[in-house]
Amino acid sequence: MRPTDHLRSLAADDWQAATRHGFTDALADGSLPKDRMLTYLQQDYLFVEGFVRLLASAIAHAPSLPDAIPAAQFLGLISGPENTYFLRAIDTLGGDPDTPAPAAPVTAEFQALMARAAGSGRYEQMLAVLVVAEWSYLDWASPHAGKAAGLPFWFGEWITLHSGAGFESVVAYLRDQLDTAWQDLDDTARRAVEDTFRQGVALERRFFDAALAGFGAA
Ligand SMILES: Cc1ncc(CO)c(N)n1
Repeated sequence: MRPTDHLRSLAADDWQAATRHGFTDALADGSLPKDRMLTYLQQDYLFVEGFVRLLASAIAHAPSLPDAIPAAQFLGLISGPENTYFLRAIDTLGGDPDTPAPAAPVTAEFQALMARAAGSGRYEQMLAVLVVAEWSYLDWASPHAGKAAGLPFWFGEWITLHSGAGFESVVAYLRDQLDTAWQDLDDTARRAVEDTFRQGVALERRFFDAALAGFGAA
């Protein structure tokens, strides 16, 4: 079994809950209330700030230039089309993209997990969080890809950004990096990757739980 399949199997319950979630189902059928989408995107924009720093750290720790290039290209996508999606969608849904929301508890926990991984100096720790984040998003979004064109852009583009051949190749690359790094890890480092991976999947689930509930907002 590939190491990344092993890792996902350790978190199977949370994985299933995070990738077949009422929040993403409602988003994909267009029934998610706009204020819920706005609050989600405001929290997720805080997530993305930490994610960009984490991805930059992984680029810095990749073993070679060929190992780094796909991540660097993905960083360009997040800093470009994904960033402008956030700005347009938050603005259209009635928020102010220039005023960051206060982080909800689950968002703060995610930021802390990403900051720990980014600061660990351990490539496999960075990859563990990156693989969870991108693979779980590919998994929830792919079954909905055919509906994206018929949805308002704040729903449809969010699905399109996380499905299709380009995004599949990002996930394939990240998984391959982690599968390869795993081979050289001792048991202690492998257990640490398992731990981080599990924490990441649990946070993905809780992030969607909180988003569906409006992050505790009235
Ligand atoms: C919480 C969360 N996880 C993963 C992704 C995908 O990058 C995202 N945008 N937000």
